[in-house]
Amino acid sequence: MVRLRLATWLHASPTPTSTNSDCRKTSLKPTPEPPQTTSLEKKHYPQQYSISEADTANMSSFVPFKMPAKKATGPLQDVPPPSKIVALAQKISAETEKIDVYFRQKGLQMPSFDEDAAGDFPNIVDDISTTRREIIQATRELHDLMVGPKESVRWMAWDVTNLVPLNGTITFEQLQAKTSLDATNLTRLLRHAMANRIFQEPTQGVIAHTAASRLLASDDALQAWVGFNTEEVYPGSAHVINALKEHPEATSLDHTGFNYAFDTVGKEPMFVTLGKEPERAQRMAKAMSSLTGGEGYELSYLTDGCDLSDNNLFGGTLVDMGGSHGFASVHLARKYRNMRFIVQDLPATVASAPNPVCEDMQVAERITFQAHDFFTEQVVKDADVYFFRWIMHNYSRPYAVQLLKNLVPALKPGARIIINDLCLRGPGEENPWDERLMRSMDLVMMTLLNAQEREEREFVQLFEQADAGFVFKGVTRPKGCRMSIIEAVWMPAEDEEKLNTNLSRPITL
Ligand SMILES: C[S@@+](CC[C@H](N)C(=O)[O-])C[C@H]1O[C@@H](n2cnc3c(N)ncnc32)[C@H](O)[C@@H]1O
Repeated sequence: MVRLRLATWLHASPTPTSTNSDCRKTSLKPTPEPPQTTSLEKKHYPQQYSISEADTANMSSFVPFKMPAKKATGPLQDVPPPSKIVALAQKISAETEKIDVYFRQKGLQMPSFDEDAAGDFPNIVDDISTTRREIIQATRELHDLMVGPKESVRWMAWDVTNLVPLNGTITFEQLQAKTSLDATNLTRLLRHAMANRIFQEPTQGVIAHTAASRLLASDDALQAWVGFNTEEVYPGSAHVINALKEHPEATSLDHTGFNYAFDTVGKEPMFVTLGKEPERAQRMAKAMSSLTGGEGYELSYLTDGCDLSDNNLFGGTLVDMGGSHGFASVHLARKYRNMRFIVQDLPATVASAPNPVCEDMQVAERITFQAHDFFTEQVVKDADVYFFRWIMHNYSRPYAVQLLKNLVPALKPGARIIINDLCLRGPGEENPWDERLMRSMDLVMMTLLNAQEREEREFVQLFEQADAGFVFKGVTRPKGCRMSIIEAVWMPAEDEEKLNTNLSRPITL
């Protein structure tokens, strides 16, 4: 059994408690439905919400949305027109009201996500149907503007971008001459891309970049991300069902959708396949750097959220397992300037690490690289921190437990094990956009490696199954970050008893 408490003297800072469920739930309360009418037509009223006094007390800065006043004459005539986003919001609001009125008048069931909601949008008359399309378009446009070009593209995917000049335009015919596609199919592909704001057609037959297509043409890491997803992940996804039918336990590294797609079932895990082809391996590494540089994954969250000040005080050592080219260690070493860092990875990765690892020599001198396979016993004994970032989610439970077991012979009492990964919250507890991305990541891990993202209780189980000497400390999640910091400490019962006895013994001078 993993123990959940630890002698408080181990850390001067307060014991972190789980903050993984810190998402603020709205305190809007449903009001009762209005009385049913006696009409035979079923009336459906949308659920309405009232705000309690306590809520309003916390909303002193809440400014209700107001339509900007009509253009004034006189001294106010210079008031600028509403921005695009406000104009879109106004349009959404006005058009949605029309739909609402129409639904009420016709006694139609309001659109909802509930189990008993109508399976289809009702057949509606032409002008209301136009209203509906306007809303779909405007909400999509506002959504895309809020997400921004880079994040939109990251979660989509594409390729003809380099052939369109960055500054200027190209005709369909000119572009066709540069590709092997025929004119009709090229046009079909491009116009579909345009529907996703990738390229635009300022005049018919002429193609120009949009912000998103320009990024795809110029951002190397984003290109790698798109290439990795379209050429490695998507073929794997198409074979996940085969893999699950034949291996429903879904734990093996070489019986995944990826293995079925690339004919490596029972032969080798994805990392080995990619490792044999430097271009594919490099593309994956770049794709990962694009993801980890993306919104909600920035390393600054790690440095702000992972408190190593006690270890820094005594010049402690951190072992960055599967640390790649040491990006995380560099960030931590910039903040904790007395600590030493050992970045372990497979020999080929260590051999290609930059030397020096960064320009700041005070930082670079404290970071060393070491080839080490984390499926063998840990060779760095008595370090203060053993750190896994983006590692545990690459493995199903049997492998992840083994990674922790391999640490045990090296651990000294009080050694910290810090995992930096996603930590899933319960369904609906996450912001919906984040939840969709996190759960997609979970399935990508299944596709490629039969691996998974985990909830807090699943991390607890990993430590529990690895060794009773691990004491689970909790999960913290920096605000705005999608990743969490999951921590346990090595403190076998006999060591804890010894320490407690020593502490209670009177000091003799
Ligand atoms: C998803 S990357 C994470 C990299 C880094 N920790 C980060 O935060 O960006 C996984 C890393 O694990 C390394 N790796 C895979 N198998 C390994 C093994 N058996 N022993 C050590 N490292 C391994 C890979 O080379 C890769 O650098």
